[in-house]
Amino acid sequence: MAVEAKSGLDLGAARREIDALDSEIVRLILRRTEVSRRVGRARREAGGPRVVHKRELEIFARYSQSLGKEGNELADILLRLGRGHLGRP
Ligand SMILES: C=C(O[C@@H]1C=C(C(=O)O)C=C[C@H]1O)C(=O)O
Repeated sequence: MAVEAKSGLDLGAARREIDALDSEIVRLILRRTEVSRRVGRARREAGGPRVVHKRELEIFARYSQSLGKEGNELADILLRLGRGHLGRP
């Protein structure tokens, strides 16, 4: 309450906004994972490779340009989700 009173921050409203954003982020991650797996499956069935390194480097660059080191880590997690069980060693 002290922080809210001093700063004028509506903590409840801010947390509701964060919760809504998290839901949206998770929804988008699930959607990305589904599309990534679809592409990977189609490529494997056509006899192609499971992973395309050049394309993955572009993804790493995109996330790290916006988010720095953590962006790189986030890109790594997204790419691993897209690989599914095939991404595990
Ligand atoms: C989805 C693809 O397949 C794989 C998954 C990628 C991704 O999740 O962004 C990127 C490159 C590939 O290793 C693709 O080639 O675009």
